[in-house]
Amino acid sequence: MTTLSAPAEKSTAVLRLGTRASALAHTQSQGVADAITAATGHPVELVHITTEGDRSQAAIASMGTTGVFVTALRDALLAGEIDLAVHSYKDLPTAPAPGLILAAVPPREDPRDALIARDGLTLGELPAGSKVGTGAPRRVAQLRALGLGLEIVPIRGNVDTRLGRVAGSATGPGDLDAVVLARAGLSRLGRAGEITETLDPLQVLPAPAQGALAVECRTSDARTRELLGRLEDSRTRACVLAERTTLATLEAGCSAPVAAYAEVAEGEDGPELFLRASVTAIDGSDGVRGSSTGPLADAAALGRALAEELLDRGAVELMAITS
Ligand SMILES: NCc1[nH]cc(CCC(=O)O)c1CC(=O)O
Repeated sequence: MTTLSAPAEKSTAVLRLGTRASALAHTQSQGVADAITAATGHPVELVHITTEGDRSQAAIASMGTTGVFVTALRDALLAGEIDLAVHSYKDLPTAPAPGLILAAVPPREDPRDALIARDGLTLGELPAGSKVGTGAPRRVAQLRALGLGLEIVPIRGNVDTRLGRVAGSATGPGDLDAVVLARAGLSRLGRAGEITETLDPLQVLPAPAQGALAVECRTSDARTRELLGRLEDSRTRACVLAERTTLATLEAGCSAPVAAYAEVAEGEDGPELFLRASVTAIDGSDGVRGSSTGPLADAAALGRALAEELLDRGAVELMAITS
């Protein structure tokens, strides 16, 4: 653990925000730190938490890409070493963490996926046989299901590394025709200008909670909870609750080919949630997709009902297809 900036003075008013050192985690954390200071006047100190996953690829392979990072931040919270942590919401397990609470869900970024292709190409313009890099089973399945004859290449690594794999990029070997990444991560890193097409949710539906952040603190820390509450965006919270309840009801994790995306639309009696979800076989041979609409206050029930509909239509069998 390294302290990046010393607190201005020994004051209880300084909030300690634990973050991973990766560029995306650091940028997201700094954005939340700035928002807290703007909304409350409290200074925020970033504390780097180094995890087994930052040191060794073997740890990532054995524990999953994100679980290892989330666990280290949560341990530091429970140990009182930090006061809050910022997570990419979509990387959180659906099970709640005892002793911790999601004190704020700030306004969401654009949740859609994005294509970064050579020569400015869009998905439809990529010739059959083009190599498209992505690691997420949800993206693999949906890209195959489009029937464009693309060759999906599994890739990993941080956003910079992935962008470097595209032919014609300034860095890296450039062995792929394109990669697919979350638009939100690219925007936060100032790389949205490299996007050649933002993928329409009708073609590729985003991951549950993509583009949203989760700000977590100890349940017992009433003062921090109150301060963080000022970052809350209730519409984002409702959308994400609907999406994540779909995922949890399907008993699927972040590595399942499950997509869910809720939007707020103006209905006749005020704002309404419009929720869409899909489960796609990893080989792209089949899938189920559905949608439903309801009041924001019923977000969880809406997610549960849509998942149950997809289960009735064969979601379990689709998720069991492994190659
Ligand atoms: N699993 C990695 C991850 N976690 C959050 C983001 C992007 C930012 C977000 O969705 O909030 C990414 C990269 C990606 O999927 O392209």
